Amino acid sequence: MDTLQVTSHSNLVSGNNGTSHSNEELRTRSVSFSKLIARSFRKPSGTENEAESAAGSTSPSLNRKQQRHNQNPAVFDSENEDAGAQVPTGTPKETTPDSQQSEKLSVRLRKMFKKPSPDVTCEKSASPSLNSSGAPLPYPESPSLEPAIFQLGNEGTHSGTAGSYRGSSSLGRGRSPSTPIMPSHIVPAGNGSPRNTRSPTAGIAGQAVLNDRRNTRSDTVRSSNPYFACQGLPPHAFSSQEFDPTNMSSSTRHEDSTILMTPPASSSTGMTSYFHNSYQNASNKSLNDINENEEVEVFKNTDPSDPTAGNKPVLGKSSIVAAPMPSYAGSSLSPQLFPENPVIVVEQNYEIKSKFDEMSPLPSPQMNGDAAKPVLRRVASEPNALQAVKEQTLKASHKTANGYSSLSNSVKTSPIAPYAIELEEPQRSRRLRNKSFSSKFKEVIVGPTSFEKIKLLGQGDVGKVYLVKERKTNRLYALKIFSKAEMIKRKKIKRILAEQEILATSNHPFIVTLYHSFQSEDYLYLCMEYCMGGEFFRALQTRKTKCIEEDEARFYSSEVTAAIEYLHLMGFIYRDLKPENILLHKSGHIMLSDFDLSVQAKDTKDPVVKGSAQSSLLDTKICSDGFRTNSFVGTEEYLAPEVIRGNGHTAAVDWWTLGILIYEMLFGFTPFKGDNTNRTFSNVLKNDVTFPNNNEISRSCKDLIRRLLIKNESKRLGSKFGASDIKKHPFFKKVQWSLLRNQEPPLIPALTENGYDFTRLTNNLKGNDKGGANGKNTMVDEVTEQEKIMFEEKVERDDIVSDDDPFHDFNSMSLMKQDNNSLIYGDQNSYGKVSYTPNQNRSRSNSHRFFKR
Ligand SMILES: Nc1ncnc2c1ncn2[C@@H]1O[C@H](COP(=O)(O)OP(=O)(O)OP(=O)(O)O)[C@@H](O)[C@H]1O
Repeated sequence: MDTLQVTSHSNLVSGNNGTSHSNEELRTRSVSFSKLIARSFRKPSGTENEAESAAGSTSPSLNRKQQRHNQNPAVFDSENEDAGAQVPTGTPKETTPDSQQSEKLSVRLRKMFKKPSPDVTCEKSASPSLNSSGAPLPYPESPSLEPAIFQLGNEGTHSGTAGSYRGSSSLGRGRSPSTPIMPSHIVPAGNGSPRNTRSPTAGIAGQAVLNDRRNTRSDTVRSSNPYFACQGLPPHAFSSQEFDPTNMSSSTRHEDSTILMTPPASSSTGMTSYFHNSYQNASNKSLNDINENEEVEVFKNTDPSDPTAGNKPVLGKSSIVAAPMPSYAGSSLSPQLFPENPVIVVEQNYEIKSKFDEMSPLPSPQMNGDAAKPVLRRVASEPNALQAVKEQTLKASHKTANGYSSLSNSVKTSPIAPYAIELEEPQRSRRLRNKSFSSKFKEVIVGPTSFEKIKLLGQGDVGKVYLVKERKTNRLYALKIFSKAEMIKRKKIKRILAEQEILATSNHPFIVTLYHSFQSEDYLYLCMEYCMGGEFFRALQTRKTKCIEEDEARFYSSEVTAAIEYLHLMGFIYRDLKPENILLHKSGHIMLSDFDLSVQAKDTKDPVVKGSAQSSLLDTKICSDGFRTNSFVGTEEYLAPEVIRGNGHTAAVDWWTLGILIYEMLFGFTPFKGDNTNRTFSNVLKNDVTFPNNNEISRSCKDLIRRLLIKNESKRLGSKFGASDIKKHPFFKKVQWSLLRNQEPPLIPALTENGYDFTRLTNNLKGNDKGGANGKNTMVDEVTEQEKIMFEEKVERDDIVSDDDPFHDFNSMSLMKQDNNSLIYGDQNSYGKVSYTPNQNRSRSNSHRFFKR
């Protein structure tokens, strides 16, 4: 996620939530990469070679690069072309990957209901890592950990270039090396989508305007890194134990790291200069034209001890619905969220219990051999109980027809809470009905004109996010708008579909809620909960030291862990954890956002509860077991070694990034930051994490960081059971995972100063203030035509969008249950700067006290 550098346009928009720190502090920021790592850097394999030949090129990375830089706007096909180049021969080519993915998901979900139960030992609740008394499980020492991680004393030296951070004037950011440069693919209007025939300011041209604005600030981009495409890593970068340099192709093996500055001889002059220039800006958006198709390998689970391998007997005959996140219990979550929530169903020989019983402890299963072992599984949305009620309701209405009883009576006497009942089937398009999240959403009830722009909150790689108010309700939302032409041009269609899928599927207190999504002729819209506190990164920056105390870091990292656990449970790998992508809710709790780099594991498995009734834990690692993907995605300083190596990565990357995040929260900089991208990657691969000695960080905290930053992903904390491994680490000993939402957040965001409020501005102008004091007229002039179009176009419903439209899989839909938790626009409110006040209810001594709501 980006920070918005306040530029010459700052008179038009305030910064990202307008935090009160200096702009200079924010100048350099991180970059997310997303690319297929150059094949030449992967260990050669049969499939890869095949893929290369499928690409019809002896120098596939260069050709792909050329393709990417080819300004050919014949965009609809190019994405599939690329897919063809990447999918190894023998692997079924994905002709409609997005629909296929959602179809797969629904197939998976359908399967889950029928699926035989895995071999699980069961406890009485789905609570993952708490023992029966609610206390965390003891933390087992792993004998397989690298010896280095136990060397707690070696903290005086801060190796590599990281030391320069301590010496520098600020401990603050230095993530992106330089001012980003314009993506080379921005082309004049009219070259984009064939649909984009209207205003020249819409679509690509409009985006060019956006990107111009971004020129003076650092970017979050998903980029193909030409550094990898043509050069590779220095030999010393591969000195770590897992990398075998002999497997590098000759074209990418270099004797000397200086060669890294030199593009390969095979490059054409043009490409040479391109790569060379790009190298100068290796981590910013000159690298932006990416290939969105992921190369995915699904490996057979070879672990014979894996209870989920092979066929499993069908066990329970009914289901018990349990909350996937024990943290829901007693949380401040609105009850409306629960019914829609994907739930874990414990299949066993119980009677059906409704989801409303989920707060009460589940009865102890009769442990009776295999038959007594329940299985946890995910269901998309509609709990069985709701189905049962519908049937009941239906029967009741039949009876009414025969004069036996009334519908309302049947509802009253229903054992299920009445608000769970949908008496009428909501309108849903055929496309929406096919989605896994279909029961959460209905036909869209809003459109672009339903919203009034208040201000620009920020803009990322491809999207612009506005604070808007819904005209009808005055409720505030964050409306993320993407130009279709831009998405097509830059082959981001899959990304936006993935983002919609994840947002729509998720229902978690620490993941931003999607209320509506819709499309118009030229734009795609995601209407999300407005996180008034803005980016957590901003909050960090407002601190003098740019860092927070250990206890506060524990708070944030526990919430992040819970959110990642949930994503993994759903089969998603987040892949872009960093402070910019963590937003702060008005309550001060975190909200994970920006899922366009996330990926869903293919053939995801059901989570499993392991252990005994006394010490159970939820194995979420199993959900994406065997899934590896080798896109080059993430943010430079947060990239895990396996991502840099390009040999494929798993959900373990999220635990690596958690380690970096905790480190950054505590010290104000990341542990492997180098002077340039090359050096950073080298540090990631080679260096052990070291800690500045001027910091009072506990041993358990350092131990946690070290374990999360184990370079060998199979030894990294989280590699055994996923989040449960992390949750039971001593660092989190005091955390009550089931009550996270009731913790007092360390920082409470507040809107303090006036920013630019377009609503007020427009009203003023309507009130004969056109000449406008304070240069307001100038500001209005800068409200671009593009923005007008964004808020004027008509919504295109699913059924209107033809099957061959590249966005036909993007659903126009509205959340069934609007929780009404969103802030309400108030004329007197300020929508400008945010300040973060330390929470008075929380201190070092009481930070783990919980408050009642
Ligand atoms: N729900 C929200 N509430 C408040 N602000 C938000 C919200 N969503 C996004 N923003 C702001 O908008 C900015 C851009 O959003 P986001 O990063 O999701 O866009 P993006 O195009 O996906 O960016 P990226 O390049 O990081 O992918 C964020 O930095 C954040 O400040």
